[in-house]
Amino acid sequence: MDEYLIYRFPGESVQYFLGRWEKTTLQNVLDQTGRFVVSTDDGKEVFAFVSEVKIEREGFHPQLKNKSDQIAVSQEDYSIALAEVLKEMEGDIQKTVFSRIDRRHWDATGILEVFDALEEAYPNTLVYILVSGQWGTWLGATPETLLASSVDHFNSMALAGTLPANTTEDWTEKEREEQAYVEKYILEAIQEEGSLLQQSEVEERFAGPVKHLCTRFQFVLKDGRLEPFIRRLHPTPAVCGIPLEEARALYRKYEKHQRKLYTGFIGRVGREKFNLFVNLRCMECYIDSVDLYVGGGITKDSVPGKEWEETVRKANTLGQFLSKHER
Ligand SMILES: C=C(O[C@H]1C=CC=C(C(=O)O)[C@@H]1O)C(=O)O
Repeated sequence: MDEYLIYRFPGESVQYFLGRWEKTTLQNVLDQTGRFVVSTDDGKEVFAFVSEVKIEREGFHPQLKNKSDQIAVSQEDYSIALAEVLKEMEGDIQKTVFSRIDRRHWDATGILEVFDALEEAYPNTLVYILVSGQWGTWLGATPETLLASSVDHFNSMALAGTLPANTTEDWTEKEREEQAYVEKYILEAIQEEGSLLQQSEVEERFAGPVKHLCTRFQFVLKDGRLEPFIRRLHPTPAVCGIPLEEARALYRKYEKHQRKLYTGFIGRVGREKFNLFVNLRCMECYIDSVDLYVGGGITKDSVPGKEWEETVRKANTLGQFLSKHER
């Protein structure tokens, strides 16, 4: 089966490739020049796009899988599971990230049109389509930078907390707290593996129908040692929680689906250009349906009904562009 990669980094133009997805290690791709990689949620499985050949848009003929093998929960089941999560958080877990699948029906022949619409609507995101014989077809537009290189330093961001983009409501303690966990975690990683050059104030960052709180970091790494730093950084509490292992065990116990590539890292790594994102606002595509992966930070102050609404809004980041192709 033909495998493909299509992407558009912020400020760049769209690239279309035919090639092959190969299982590899992070260290292996870091030693090469400019490879596009994607990982599973825990970062343990890493796939690089190899033998790539540039193609014209007209040469893109993806073969999609028939049907999803994942469970898309109802609001009722989501709320029951989240109530259990909250009960288990009465111990040591300060934050976890609970996600679900939102399934929509579509006609997959519109896949490139959806990509075009996302590309136009979200200039500051990494927009992509990945097609693999092994793990299927994914489409996403993610706003969260994990690690990017500039001329003489690196950048990262602590992105968390969500409100509707058009609200007049103020940020509450709950959103500020969940973002502060991420900020602290990234800052500690930077201080352990390098030194901080600059840290922004907490700012608002818009991402389609929602907005987030965001702190930006500039830093250098000791001896430029990237592999241990990425391993230390990912997954951040923006997608996993804190403490990490306990928070992950908790979401795995109650989520009814496998996260697969959702919340893994995705982007370009290598000795020259380096631009790695966290794989959010993404969906897995089938012939006549898509699975949108959406989650949110859970703290002791979370209210199941509000968390559900947040996932609905996040799903609409991509979902609003599917309506033309809906069946
Ligand atoms: C886990 C997701 O978002 C993360 C990034 C920004 C805000 C988030 C939040 O408010 O919970 C999440 O931490 C997702 O979009 O599925």
